[in-house]
Amino acid sequence: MRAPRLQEFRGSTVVIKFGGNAMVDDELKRTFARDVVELLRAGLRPVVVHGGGPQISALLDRLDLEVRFEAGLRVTTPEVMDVARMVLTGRVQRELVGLINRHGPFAVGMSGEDAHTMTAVRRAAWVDGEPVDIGLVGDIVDVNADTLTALLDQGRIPVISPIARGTDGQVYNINADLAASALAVALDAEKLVMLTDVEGLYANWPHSTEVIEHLTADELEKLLPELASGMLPKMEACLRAARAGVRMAHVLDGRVPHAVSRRVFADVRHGTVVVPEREQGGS
Ligand SMILES: Nc1ncnc2c1ncn2[C@@H]1O[C@H](COP(=O)(O)OP(=O)(O)O)[C@@H](O)[C@H]1O
Ligand SMILES: CC(=O)N[C@@H](CCC(=O)OP(=O)(O)O)C(=O)O
Repeated sequence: MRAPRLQEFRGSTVVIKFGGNAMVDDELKRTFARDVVELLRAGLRPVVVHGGGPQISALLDRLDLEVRFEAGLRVTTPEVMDVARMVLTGRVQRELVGLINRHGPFAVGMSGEDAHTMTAVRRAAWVDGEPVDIGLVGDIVDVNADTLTALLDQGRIPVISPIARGTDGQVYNINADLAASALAVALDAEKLVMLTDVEGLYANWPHSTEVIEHLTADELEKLLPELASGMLPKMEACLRAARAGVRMAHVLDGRVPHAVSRRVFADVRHGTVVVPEREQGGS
């Protein structure tokens, strides 16, 4: 499966965001772990950023704490922050590290807080033109990539939870798509790959499931105000990456086994790809 594009991507950094909704069953998680190790063995430098939104919501429900999103971002009170940090770094990250490390001593789990890898400021949000308080939600303003680069140089696979330390000393909850995008930019990644639970960005969702296969940053920017919650941070993340020079940002269906290796190695076209400009498209 991997032969056609192997040479082209050897040495390239690929940031893969594994969404909580794509972690639907144990077999898919195991396949994902195998795929990431295959990328490493093929000479790429994979970095995993994981989500865990549904897993956080499930624990909040059990604890009788409110689950609320505004503009695709979780309203994060201090209690919710504790739960999110616990689920992301204590459960989801540990599980992925364990699955990858069945194949060898590759994965190193980190939170964005570690070694000041990601620094955030409080994120403002607006709904229908009105400001809304979404609490301890951050936006990444600085990435210290040194620790990640050192791990990549050692042949490790960083597995990063979307939590960051704020410039004000608070701990912030970061949407995992936006965290992945910031890391892809800072690491000068060749690709940003988002694995989710739909085939890509649908045009005119929920009325149709026709996938938009290809978008330039300009085209996406025009589309952004029309998008609904789940896709909003994801496509904002793709836009930021493309604007900062990441050559391809993909949204792929993580429910399909080997989604990443099919796209990267076998050049099977699926999902949505966002490119900086038209002439750079096509793969
Ligand atoms: N235009 C669209 N195309 C595809 N999915 C959309 C669109 N608008 C909203 N969605 C919703 O976004 C969801 C994916 O986002 P999200 O639930 O945050 O996933 P993840 O956990 O992978 O980040 C889809 O399951 C779908 O319900
Ligand atoms: C601020 C914000 O919304 N943070 C997200 C972080 C996890 C995440 O993004 O997970 P998915 O990729 O699985 O949705 C949350 O609390 O759900």
